[in-house]
Amino acid sequence: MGGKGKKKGKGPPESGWMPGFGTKATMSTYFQYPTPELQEELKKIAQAIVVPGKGILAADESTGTMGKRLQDIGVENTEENRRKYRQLLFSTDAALSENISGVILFHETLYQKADDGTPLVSLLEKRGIIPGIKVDKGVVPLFGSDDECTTQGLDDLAQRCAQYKKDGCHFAKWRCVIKIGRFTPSYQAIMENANVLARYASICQSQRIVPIVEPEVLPDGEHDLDRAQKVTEIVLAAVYKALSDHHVYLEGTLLKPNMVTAGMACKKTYTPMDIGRATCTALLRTVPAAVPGITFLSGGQSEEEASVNLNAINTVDIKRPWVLTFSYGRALQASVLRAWAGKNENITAGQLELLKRAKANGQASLGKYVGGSVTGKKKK
Ligand SMILES: O=P(O)(O)OC[C@H]1O[C@](O)(COP(=O)(O)O)[C@@H](O)[C@@H]1O
Repeated sequence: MGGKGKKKGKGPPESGWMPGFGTKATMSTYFQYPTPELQEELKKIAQAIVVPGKGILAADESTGTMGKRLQDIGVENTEENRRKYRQLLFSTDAALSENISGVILFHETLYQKADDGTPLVSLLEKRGIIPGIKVDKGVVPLFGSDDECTTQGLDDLAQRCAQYKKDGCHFAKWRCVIKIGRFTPSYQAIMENANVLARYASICQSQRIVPIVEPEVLPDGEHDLDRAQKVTEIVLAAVYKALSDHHVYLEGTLLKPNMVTAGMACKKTYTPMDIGRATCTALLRTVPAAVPGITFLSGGQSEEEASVNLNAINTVDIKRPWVLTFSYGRALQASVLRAWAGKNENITAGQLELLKRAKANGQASLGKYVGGSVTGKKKK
């Protein structure tokens, strides 16, 4: 563990200091690692999230994104309807915690209460599920670029994290978006997004919160699997260089990447095993083994595709030094929303769908999912 035996206080420690570094002639490599206690706390949280057979429910849709989900089922996007929906999710039978270790919340949800006055976050705690929080403030354009973007929200992040920790959140999430096009991603977008993710991660750790680092390479476009793999590798390599530059303690982080899939408009077809191989190869080339777990986003895949692909990722014959599991939004909630449709009498039906998808993905994270087995519909 880094930092043990180093002297506290300002200036370089006497032992473990490499003469010649930190002089005017060379860049400084001096850094005080987090205290052993903080390292231990962060590592324990990260490991508890990626415990075998479990993953994350991403219920952190911002108000706008939630609006789209509710519109699809004919429900108005009001604070009360969002509260009712999240109450449905978090009051699911305690068996949910057999496959869900953590839930990512949106700020609003953290301070909402169930019908009986119980804070929604307490419903998770009672089930042994770790609450987490989305801390980015959304994607904004990179002026002058070919429609590329960065993610904002750093300014008051330390204060917000300190408050969120007090309010029961032990991990956070920040999403950056990278686009594949003829001229993209650009060096500017890759470096900017890598750096903002690293700064975010460093701030979270300073406040005893495990950062989930999410550089999402979008699946929009006609590109094939090879191009998606190469871009993912380049982006992840930049992210881990930036995390190293910011001295982020990797054992106390998690990665939330895209799976490597061809663009949605690509004419070639690929099997789940092709996706599994491309994904594991890209990760193995770029993600240090010190990272305890990788929790994939579902990125517009159907629920069944996301389970089958995760299963393939966990069965291909490629070395996997990390736990590979899920942090799905749409791929855990699409059936729930349809079954609920905003009606009180459908709450249980919605919750049963959540249990089914959580189970399927829990099995997939162990490489034990049989396609179609939770719904009774076999995949073609
Ligand atoms: O509302 P936002 O901030 O665009 O969030 C988009 C969603 O993307 C995710 O990062 C991944 O979701 P999907 O699994 O549906 O792709 C979620 O955590 C989040 O809710």
